[in-house]
Amino acid sequence: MTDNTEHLEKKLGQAIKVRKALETARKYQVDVLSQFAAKLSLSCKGQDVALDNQLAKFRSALNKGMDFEEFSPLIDNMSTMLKKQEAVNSANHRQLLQSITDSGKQLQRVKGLPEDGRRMLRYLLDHELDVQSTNEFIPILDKLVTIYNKALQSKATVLTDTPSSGPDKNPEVAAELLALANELIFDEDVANEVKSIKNNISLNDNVDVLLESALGIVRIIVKSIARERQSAQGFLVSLNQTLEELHSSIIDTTKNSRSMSDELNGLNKKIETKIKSLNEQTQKATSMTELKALVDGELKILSSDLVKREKLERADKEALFASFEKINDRINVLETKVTNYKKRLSEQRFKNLLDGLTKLPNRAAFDDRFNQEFHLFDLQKTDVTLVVIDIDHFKSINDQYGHSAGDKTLQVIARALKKSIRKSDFIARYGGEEFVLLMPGMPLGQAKQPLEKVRTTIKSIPFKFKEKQVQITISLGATQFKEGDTPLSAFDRADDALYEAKNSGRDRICLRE
Ligand SMILES: Nc1nc2c(ncn2[C@@H]2O[C@H](COP(=O)(O)OP(=O)(O)OP(=O)(O)O)[C@@H](O)[C@H]2O)c(=O)[nH]1
Repeated sequence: MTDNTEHLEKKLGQAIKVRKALETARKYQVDVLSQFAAKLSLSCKGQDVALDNQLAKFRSALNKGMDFEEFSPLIDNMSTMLKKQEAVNSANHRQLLQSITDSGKQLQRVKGLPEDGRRMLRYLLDHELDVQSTNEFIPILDKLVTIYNKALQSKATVLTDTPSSGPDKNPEVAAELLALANELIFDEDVANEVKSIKNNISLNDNVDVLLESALGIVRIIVKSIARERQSAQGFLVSLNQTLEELHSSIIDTTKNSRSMSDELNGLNKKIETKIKSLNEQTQKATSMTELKALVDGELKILSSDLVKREKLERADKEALFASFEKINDRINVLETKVTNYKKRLSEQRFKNLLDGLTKLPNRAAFDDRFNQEFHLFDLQKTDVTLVVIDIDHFKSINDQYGHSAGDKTLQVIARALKKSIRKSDFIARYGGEEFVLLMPGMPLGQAKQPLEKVRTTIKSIPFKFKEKQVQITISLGATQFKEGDTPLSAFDRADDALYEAKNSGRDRICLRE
């Protein structure tokens, strides 16, 4: 072999090596491309059948090693389809967004959704729906499903907790009905009936039970009104009787007096005539003996008439006196009846201003006094501190130990509150487990100390329920009347302070300037 041949062989060998390397590289590239196409077609799979078919063809062409020239129509076809798919995707995206928003809003309207679920839902609807791709909807849908679950669970708990009460429950109406029943003052003889109705309301907020309870209360009210009306009618009848008796006494007296005065007039006339005739006869008398006999006889008759007249006058006076006494007695009876009735009426009014359970002034009485104090403040600008007081976690007392225990607690706390304030302060039961205190002449800056005393007094009451020692605390929110206030704005400020006391841990006083 010549050098030249050797050289050519070497070159050929090198060329073959390069070609092999190129073929290997190309094969590798085709493999990568077909794997990519396979992955792409798998990820697009299911979106559109025609596109799926095209992608399958493309994959098998790549596997077979089809000429690149032949891929071109396949790729064009797929591009058009992908473009169409893009439009379909974006329409789907819009529709998905709309249906998530709609179902979220619908969920918001569902009653009894737990507070954390409600908050999560509000945030989701307000801030999380601005997504660009369909995939981003997945965590949102996941959240929405969680909130739906929470809502369903809470509904299911309510239903299984009280299986006998049925699904139509209305705790708000129950609370309002109870508060109204607590505002009313009933007579002693219906106290037990009222107590059992209140118990029913607090144990059961089923609409049917509430309706029956409301009817029960209305029946009792109607009965009391009828009784009150009857007693008013009775009073009027007896008043009328006494007036009639009085009237007939006066008529008797007048008649009697008139007949007596007729008799007296007759007698007076007789006496007058006698005196006149005596006068005439004395003129005519001719002798002393005749005159004496005449005067003697006439004087006897005259003196007996005079005695008769005196008797008659005395009898007249006595009869008149007796009659006046009778009339006086009747007037006294009348006066006593009217005074008693007035007393009853004012007791009734007083009762209307008193809370039946705690015997503290009620909300109506507070409103009166509050407006009065406000009016005085407007005129005199004196310091008046207003405090709203609320028993902490009172619901749990009712829930754990029963409504009667709750009632007793309210009575004990009301008494303790009344004892721990000044005589000049005014405390009322505002409703439920809420009390209001007015402290005239007390600047807010100096109110903290006496209010602390009120708070610790209540905290140290040794309550015991079902053999268990229980500590009960109160929260207080206080403010002072200030220039430009209305009763409402002052009250709202005290209420805000109470809210702050509750939110910052309860068993405390918050002041609001
Ligand atoms: N026993 C009884 N309970 C009453 C009366 N008036 C209102 N209530 C109950 O008082 C409870 C008040 O509960 P909430 O308003 O939830 O307040 P709370 O449990 O005291 O909790 P916080 O105020 O947040 O500390 C409700 O359960 C009412 O039914 C009443 O005259 N007697």
